Amino acid sequence: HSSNDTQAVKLTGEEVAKHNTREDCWVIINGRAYDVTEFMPEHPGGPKIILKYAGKDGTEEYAPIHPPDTLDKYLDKSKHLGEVDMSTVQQEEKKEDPDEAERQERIQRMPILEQCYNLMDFEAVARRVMKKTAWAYYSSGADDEITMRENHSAYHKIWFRPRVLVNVESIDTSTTMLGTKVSIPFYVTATALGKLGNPEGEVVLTRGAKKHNVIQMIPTLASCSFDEIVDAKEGDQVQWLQLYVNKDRAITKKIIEHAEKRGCKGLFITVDAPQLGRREKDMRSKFSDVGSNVQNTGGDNVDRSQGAARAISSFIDPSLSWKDIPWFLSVTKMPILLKGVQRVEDVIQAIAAGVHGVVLSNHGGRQLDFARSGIEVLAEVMPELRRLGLDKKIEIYVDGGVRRATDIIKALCLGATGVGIGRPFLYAMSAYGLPGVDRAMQLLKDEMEMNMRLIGCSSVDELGPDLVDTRGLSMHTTTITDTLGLNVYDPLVGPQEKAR
Ligand SMILES: Cc1cc2c(cc1C)[n+](S(=O)(=O)[O-])c1c(=O)[nH]c(=O)nc-1n2C[C@H](O)[C@H](O)[C@H](O)COP(=O)(O)O
Repeated sequence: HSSNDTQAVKLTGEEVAKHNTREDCWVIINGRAYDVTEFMPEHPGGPKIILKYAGKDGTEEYAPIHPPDTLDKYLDKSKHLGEVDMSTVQQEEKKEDPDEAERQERIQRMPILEQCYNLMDFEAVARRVMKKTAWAYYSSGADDEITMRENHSAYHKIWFRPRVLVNVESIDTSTTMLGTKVSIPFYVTATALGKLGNPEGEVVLTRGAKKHNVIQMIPTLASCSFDEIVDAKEGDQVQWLQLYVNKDRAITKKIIEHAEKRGCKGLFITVDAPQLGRREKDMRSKFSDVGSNVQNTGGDNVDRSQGAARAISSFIDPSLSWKDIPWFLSVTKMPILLKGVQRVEDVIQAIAAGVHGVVLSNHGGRQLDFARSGIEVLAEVMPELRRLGLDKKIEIYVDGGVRRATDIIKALCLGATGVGIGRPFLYAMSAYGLPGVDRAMQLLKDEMEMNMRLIGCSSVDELGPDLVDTRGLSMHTTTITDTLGLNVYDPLVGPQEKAR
């Protein structure tokens, strides 16, 4: 017998192409064919996107949205039809994307990495060089994006009361988060679909976090599989898990137990997204045919252009409530924190429920518009916790709009243990890959050392409320124009106008 007799005969493209209807649907993903006929109605992204690739190769659109092990995990083995001889598959002729040529042009002209001096520089470059759909997904906020802008401008309402003639020769920016010593008080927060911006996805952030000894929070909705991200960590590098709770608690339990087994040192339950917010830039982008059954109640003809986020989040359990917390505490030894708490009453309830911490956050302005910024909520929370003698009971984090080390310092002065940073690292990764993430983190470290020196503190435990003036914080209008931010804000570009 020659060796190839034992080799299963590969399917041909023409064979697969015969199965291209709703009643009989095969799709090619990563060189293998799958019968998705029965699965189609349950697809969170709706049947339309699958039908678009019925009988064809759907790999390119599939890869950024689905972790590689998705089909192995969720599609019955009997539907795995085996390898396809890709030389016999007729590749879709690429619809000429008029912007693509211009985008490639902009990539040729983009600034060299060393010309990025702050985190906003990465955003400005990313906006020009990223694919429209990726930029739309990362940059969008909910509704009018007021909260998304407020997150950053809130920091402009806090002023320093620096002290002088303090010996600041040596500066130590390190701190401890959930028992892990980190070199600077920020972590890489969970942001979904990392492969939209960079073909390698979240593992690029893993490598950057390792280099700078900061913690990475792994998103439930990562493009990379959970194990790929954990396998990418080195040595005693620490990672946390961000969890969207599934209506099917058995799936959630498996995810939590697996994360604990793989060494995750914190479980962050996202509590501000019982339904994903309405992100109109994301909805306008190409994902329009990746509909979702989250919002529509009607049949197939309802407008399902809810963007990528909604398409991949229909599993999230909107019935999650305080009564579920004891169950989480019973299934894991990992510290449990609630991510997306937005008022002091809920922080007090979180302490009573026995969790280990909260992240004061509005999901980067992607959920409830007109939610207050994390930093403003922090200024409400800490005095009240001190009054009740509860301020040492849990660790308090904030995220949203952190773009400068002075933002980090302000948050620590007000009592945060650390801050989460999202978009800046996505933009750095999308525009410049790992070198971009590396530079972004190094810039923050340099800024942190300089600003600690200038406010007269040599270590983070000296940062206290006496160093800041927050009287303007609750005023929601500010005359200080956020020029950097405004320059990258992405207004609606009508079909006849050309994006600048
Ligand atoms: C930018 C971004 C943020 C997302 C995010 C995706 C992107 C592109 N996604 S989302 O698809 O559902 O909206 C998540 C997510 O998976 N889970 C989560 O807990 N937070 C998610 N967040 C919120 C994130 O964890 C921080 O709260 C937020 O990014 C902090 O604001 P900055 O981006 O301004 O730093």
